[in-house]
Amino acid sequence: MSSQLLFAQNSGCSLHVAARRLCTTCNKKNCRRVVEEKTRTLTWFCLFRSPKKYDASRQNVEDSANQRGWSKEVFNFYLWLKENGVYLSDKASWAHPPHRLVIAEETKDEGEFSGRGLLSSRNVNLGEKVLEIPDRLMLTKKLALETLPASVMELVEDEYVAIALLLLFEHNKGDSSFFKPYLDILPSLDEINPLFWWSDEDLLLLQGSPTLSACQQLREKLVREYTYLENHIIPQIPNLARIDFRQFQWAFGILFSRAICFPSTKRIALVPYADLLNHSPFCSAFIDEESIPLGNGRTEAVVYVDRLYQPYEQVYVSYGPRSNQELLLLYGFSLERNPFDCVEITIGLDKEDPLYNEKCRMLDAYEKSPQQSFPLYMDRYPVEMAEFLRFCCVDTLEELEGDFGTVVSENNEKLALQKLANYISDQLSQYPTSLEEDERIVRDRVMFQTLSRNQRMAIRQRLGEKRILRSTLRNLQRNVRL
Ligand SMILES: C[S@@+](CC[C@H](N)C(=O)[O-])C[C@H]1O[C@@H](n2cnc3c(N)ncnc32)[C@H](O)[C@@H]1O
Repeated sequence: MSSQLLFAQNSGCSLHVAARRLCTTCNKKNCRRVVEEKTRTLTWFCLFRSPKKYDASRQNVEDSANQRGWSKEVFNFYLWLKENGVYLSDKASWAHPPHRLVIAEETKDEGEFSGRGLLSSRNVNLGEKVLEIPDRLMLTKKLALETLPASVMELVEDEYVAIALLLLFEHNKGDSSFFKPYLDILPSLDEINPLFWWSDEDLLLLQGSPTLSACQQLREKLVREYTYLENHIIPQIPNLARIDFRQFQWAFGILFSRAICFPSTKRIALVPYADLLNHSPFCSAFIDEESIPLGNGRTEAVVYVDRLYQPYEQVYVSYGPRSNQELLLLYGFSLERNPFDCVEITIGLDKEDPLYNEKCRMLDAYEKSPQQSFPLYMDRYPVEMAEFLRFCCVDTLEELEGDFGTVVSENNEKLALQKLANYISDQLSQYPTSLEEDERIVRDRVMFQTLSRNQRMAIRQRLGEKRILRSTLRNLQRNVRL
């Protein structure tokens, strides 16, 4: 498919391209036979693929792009989508209603720059389908297996790694990649700005925050993955031998911030155009995959909106119930208002506990570890955390046989809540600044705007964490006299 399209594009060039080839009969460069052979091929080709009207406008790409307020790259991307079967016309056809979206080069959310996005170009009704992207435009593991050497790819199990390799392979192909117009609009690492890419100086602003250790873990994971691929996989893929760690991080930055895991099939894909939709935690629309009716098993990515949109409003999807830590680590932004924001805490058995071995044995039987992590939300924490805390604080063998879903004993309940309160107080004491100090910085809007984006994100992040920790501590203190 991709070679067919490349041929279609090249076929627009003059026949000199063909004449430059050597004639297999007389071994000369400009032999008429070669030209005639190429002309015949072109004629056949044109019978099936008549030149598209918008080909003419290609000569004026910049003018047309300017008229729409787009960069040349976005305009070429738009043409590529149209050429490849994405219905983008604002007029209805017999098979399609008018397309309802338009690309915006710049969007803002909560006063922060959020890159490109998609706006409604007219009224959009609740439940309307606004996007249909055919499977063949997506970068998937399936395509990676078809494109990259099978002997190497059988060693790659991870879907993300397979797509990252495909992305780098296509990127290295440059102009000859079918995906070039898409690759040209993908952001650089500096533009994505995920936490793992921040300078140490900026990361210092997250001192004491669990987000800092999450970032460190992600960095180590990326190094481990790259080292493995560099030793075992990359040298065996023609065209990839020159991949360095920075390019590898770019590919993962792209995947972390734009790959979609379709809820209905759990398949992971980079979906051009659909990946221009920005995230709102208040939105319940999402990008999914559907079979095309009478499409012989082919699928497409689709989005059904979850509310009415007026013309020129930004259309959002949800990237899932993500905390600010996840958003910052993977997507390079965090939100002031995020109902899914939480702080992950890790609680463990006390090694000095006389029942330590017995408790480990019991946990082992349920394939659970002696250290477990749980999310703390502003107004709640999970039932499983309460159960685990009660289990950790049990101090008799009889109680170990009990049901931890309810209060085991008054004393046990108090100990469990005390353990949690101690953990939270300890966590709060790790930050060099207090919640009140951070609030003062954020409240001074003029001063706050003079900070760099990373500084603003970091301060917002640690303030959000402190608010959750403080609120949980207050609730604990209110429930039990600690
Ligand atoms: C799937 S892409 C969406 C398109 C992207 N804005 C672009 O310019 O290509 C995800 C990226 O968009 C940006 N983004 C999405 N939602 C955002 C939001 N609510 N606030 C700030 N940035 C957002 C982040 O940079 C994120 O990494």
